[in-house]
Amino acid sequence: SMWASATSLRLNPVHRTEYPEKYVAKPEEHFPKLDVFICTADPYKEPPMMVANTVLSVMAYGYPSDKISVYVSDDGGSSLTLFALMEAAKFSEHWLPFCKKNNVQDRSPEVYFSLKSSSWTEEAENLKKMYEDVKDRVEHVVDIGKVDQDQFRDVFDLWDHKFTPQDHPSIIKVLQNNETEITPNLIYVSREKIRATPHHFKAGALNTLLRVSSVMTNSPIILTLDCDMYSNNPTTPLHALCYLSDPMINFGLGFVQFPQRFQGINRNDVYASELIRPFDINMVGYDGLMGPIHVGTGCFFNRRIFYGPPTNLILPELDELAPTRIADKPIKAHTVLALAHNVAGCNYEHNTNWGSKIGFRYGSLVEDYYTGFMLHCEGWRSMFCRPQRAAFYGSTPKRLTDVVWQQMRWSIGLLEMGFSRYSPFTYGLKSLGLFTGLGYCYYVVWPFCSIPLTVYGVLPQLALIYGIRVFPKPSDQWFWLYIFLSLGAYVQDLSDFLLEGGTCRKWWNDQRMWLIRGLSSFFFGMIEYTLKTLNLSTPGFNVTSKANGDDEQKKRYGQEIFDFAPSSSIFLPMTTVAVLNLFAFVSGLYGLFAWGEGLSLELMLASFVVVNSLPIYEAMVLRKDDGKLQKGICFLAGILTLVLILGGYFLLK
Ligand SMILES: O=c1ccn([C@@H]2O[C@H](COP(=O)(O)OP(=O)(O)O[C@H]3O[C@H](CO)[C@@H](O)[C@H](O)[C@H]3O)[C@@H](O)[C@H]2O)c(=O)[nH]1
Ligand SMILES: [Mn+2]
Repeated sequence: SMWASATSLRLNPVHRTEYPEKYVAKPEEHFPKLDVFICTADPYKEPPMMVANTVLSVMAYGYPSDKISVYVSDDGGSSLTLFALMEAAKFSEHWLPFCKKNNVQDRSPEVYFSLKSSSWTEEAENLKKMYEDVKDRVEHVVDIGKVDQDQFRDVFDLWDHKFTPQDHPSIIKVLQNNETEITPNLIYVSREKIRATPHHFKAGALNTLLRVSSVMTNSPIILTLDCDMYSNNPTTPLHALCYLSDPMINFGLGFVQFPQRFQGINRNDVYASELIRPFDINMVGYDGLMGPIHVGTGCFFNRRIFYGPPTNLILPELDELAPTRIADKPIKAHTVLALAHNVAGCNYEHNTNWGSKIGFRYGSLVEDYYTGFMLHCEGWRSMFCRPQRAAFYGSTPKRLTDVVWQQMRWSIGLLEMGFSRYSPFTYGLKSLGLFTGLGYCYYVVWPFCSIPLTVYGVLPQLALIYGIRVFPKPSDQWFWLYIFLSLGAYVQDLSDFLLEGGTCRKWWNDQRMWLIRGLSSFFFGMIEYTLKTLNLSTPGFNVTSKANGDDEQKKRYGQEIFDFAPSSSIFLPMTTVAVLNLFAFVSGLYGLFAWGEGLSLELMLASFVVVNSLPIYEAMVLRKDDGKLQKGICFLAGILTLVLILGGYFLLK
């Protein structure tokens, strides 16, 4: 079924080009208003200065400033993040005119000022100084963990001793607004939280922003971004609008998705973080069906998409939230702010359609994939857009632990989706037809890979140790079929990879990460999901850290040394499999030379795993740095291997 669904993605690849120059020729008053949603959730995993840079990079879009409103949702309810945004608002008054006057392309100040330029103009030099001061102030506040209340008494009064990220009233602050001068609006939103009330993580945050922005600006176009995804291309909105406002294609067109690209990946991408398969290769395939899947960030939506199928508008419970209403009151007006606070309340959604028929959908930890799927099922289409200069750059996890945790969350989310009432296998195939339906099954099948991977990582090896054959012998004709199928699959995978501009080393790392994921993320994802269905656990949205680690850690990443810190039992299965395979490999070699047993598929498989596991052995015995595998894990893996070998004895002998 993996093959069937992968194949439907190969049927009709589509490559597009758009002509933003033509769009610019239109008079500015015809440009639609744009609301940008940026989500953040934790000031320590998502440094406020990073959020500020993302905010500044979109405020500085090459688009009429008075038409842009940037809403930042802070699920961390952090005064540090608010402080950083206040600083960003002040700095934007200098930064935006500078970018537009000099046609700067890198509109994230951090990126721009880290360019090594020998010829800064005096103006740039001053601005750089100003930026560094902003950065110092923000980082100082983050270091000491609080904002000096005396300096801004009225703003930070709310953060008293009762305030925690899980328990606090809704906070909405207009930090910059375009009624006095021509600047984008900047609004800080932290929805109300009460520990006992479910808040649905990012999907809940986005629905809050949908309502708050409805009350304030209600722009017809919405851009959603994760806080680490800064703009790298000031013309991006125009590229998206080429589709969203083209009357020839825009009926039923719900969103325009840009690929996720990442900054600062090491040379051979050891953790396979580029993810070009999901974010690029497959997208081109989906584009030939109903359109690309939604990947959570870098996506321009038609606001109407959140309110029912293209032909059947579902009105929300309040008239003020209707997607077609013109919001013409000043955003700082008392009535507007009061209503905005109200719709950001944590009980507001009670007995409404939010999360089920309206807005982002609840029920899966991959709310992006799930919501995109439900919207496609309603009959909306989407488009994939890849301008020559990448539209956005984000950050990827820099430690194996973070990579593996992130994908474990994804696999739990995919399982939640696969077993829900709206599973792509049943509901999806019915409402989307065969090919798109299968396309959506593709990812849902991912977590199940852990089953064959575990079996193939253990059984043939045990058989090898006890001299039993599970695969056909070389003299058998089936032997060559096995070889042909596995080599064939690998060659096809490699060629896909190389065609998208990958290298052989990257591909090798990528296939190794498949094995690692299968034995960690997918493995524990299945377990967590099972526990969840049995009501024994409630997996949450564990935010991936985007903070730069210490120097040692950065060095390891640069040198492509696997980083297993902080050690956790998530590494146990793969370490066990590595040890067992080494065992089997040695005993197989012994059999080969001492007994002349001949080459077998079992031995070839074990050697393949051993070659893939070299970094694990190294981390177990040779390394001394903090990123090595902890003794406890190695010890447990040893014990488990023994148990498996003993178990194998009873099973196979
Ligand atoms: O309760 C929460 C949890 C997370 N977030 C935000 O969600 C975003 C994504 O979180 P991250 O930890 O970066 O997750 P990733 O796994 O890196 O993100 C991918 O996968 C997610 C779904 O699992 C999608 O939401 C993302 O868009 C997609 O990039 C971040 O901006 C967070 O601040 C919230 O706003 N509230
Ligand atoms: Mn992320």
